[in-house]
Amino acid sequence: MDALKSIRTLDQDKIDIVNQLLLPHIIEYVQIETIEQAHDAIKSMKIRGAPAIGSLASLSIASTLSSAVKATPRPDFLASPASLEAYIAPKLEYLFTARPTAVNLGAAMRRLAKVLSQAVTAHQQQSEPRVSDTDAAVAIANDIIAEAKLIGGEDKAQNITMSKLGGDWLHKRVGGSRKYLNVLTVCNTGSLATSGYGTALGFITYLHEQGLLERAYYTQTAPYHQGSRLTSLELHTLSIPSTMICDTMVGSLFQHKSMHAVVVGADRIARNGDTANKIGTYNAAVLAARHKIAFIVVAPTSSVDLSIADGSGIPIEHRPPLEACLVRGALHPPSYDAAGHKVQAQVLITPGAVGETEGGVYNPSFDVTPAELITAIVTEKYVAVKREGEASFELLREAEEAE
Ligand SMILES: CSC[C@H]1O[C@H](OP(=O)(O)O)[C@H](O)[C@@H]1O
Repeated sequence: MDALKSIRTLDQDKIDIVNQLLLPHIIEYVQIETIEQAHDAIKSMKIRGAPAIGSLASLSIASTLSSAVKATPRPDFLASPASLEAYIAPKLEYLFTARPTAVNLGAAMRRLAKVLSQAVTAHQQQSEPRVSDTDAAVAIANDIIAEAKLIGGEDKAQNITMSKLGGDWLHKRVGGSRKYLNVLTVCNTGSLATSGYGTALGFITYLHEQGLLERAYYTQTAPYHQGSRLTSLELHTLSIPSTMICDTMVGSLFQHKSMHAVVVGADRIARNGDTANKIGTYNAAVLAARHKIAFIVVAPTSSVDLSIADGSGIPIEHRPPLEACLVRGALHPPSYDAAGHKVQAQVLITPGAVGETEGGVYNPSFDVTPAELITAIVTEKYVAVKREGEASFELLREAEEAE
């Protein structure tokens, strides 16, 4: 059985997403018809996962422009390159505001903005005879559509490449032969978080495909429960032996099980290797160091933000206090316990409370793991390890050497 796709491209360039707030009990696809619906889907976490949200934002731009180009009559914003820029540029900035931590969303929007501005400038500098303004606007719209579709589907191949690169590196490091590697992952980094195969979960899938994996452990990852709701679904779909642990059980697992690695994804990696990932990742990194277990980050090079020197520059999203107080599943069709009692939302906050702590709840969605706690950073282009005596990475040097 194939893993669930986070985004589906339908005919006529329409797109829909599986509503991840309802998984695993309800598999419901929601059509995304406007850029505003894409923004809402990302902000409300109907879709989540650093690469997936960048893909949806890009594909929603492609879908909107594709409909406009095919429309008769065409909308006014296609009258000229300037009117196209005035219409699309604010939409790119608007999508970027949906969630701040993952670099992929911002990088995708900046990439499309660059295509737009370069094409508009080229038209303005064109010598006579110039293409008509309308024809130029349509040509630029088609360029943006092509780039957006490229962004929307490029990471599956990268995920497969990096999973092999990382899996082979770990196998060589640990040695051994058959079905012996026990690894822990945090959150969800599979097909539901990407355009396919996954990053850290792709790494685990590769180990399983090679007959090297004994068992994959994963944390529940409260409060959204990416682990118990999404990773569980994906690992069972892929028939990978797996065990869920609550977030508080990482230390006990390391005390009582022979673990070979912690393998996690990333939302944003700074130049020195400091890595922002789902809340709870830093806890696992500290415990992995205590137990001398390899801690491996798996992410595409598009997750490395070379403009940020270290983790202090990574914006950390704080989610609404209420989300930290709900028993996931009570938000949607109320869930019931074994005795048939309706599971109530455990609301511990003053209604309407806002801010990081005013509501009596501290609910950061991510934390930053310092480079010193990270053994390796695996991308589709390289496996970075720290040099002897260095406490951090030099990812700019890794990127230059990989070119
Ligand atoms: C390959 S997904 C990367 C990253 O995104 C997840 O965050 P969220 O579920 O809030 O979007 C998690 O941090 C994953 O590791």
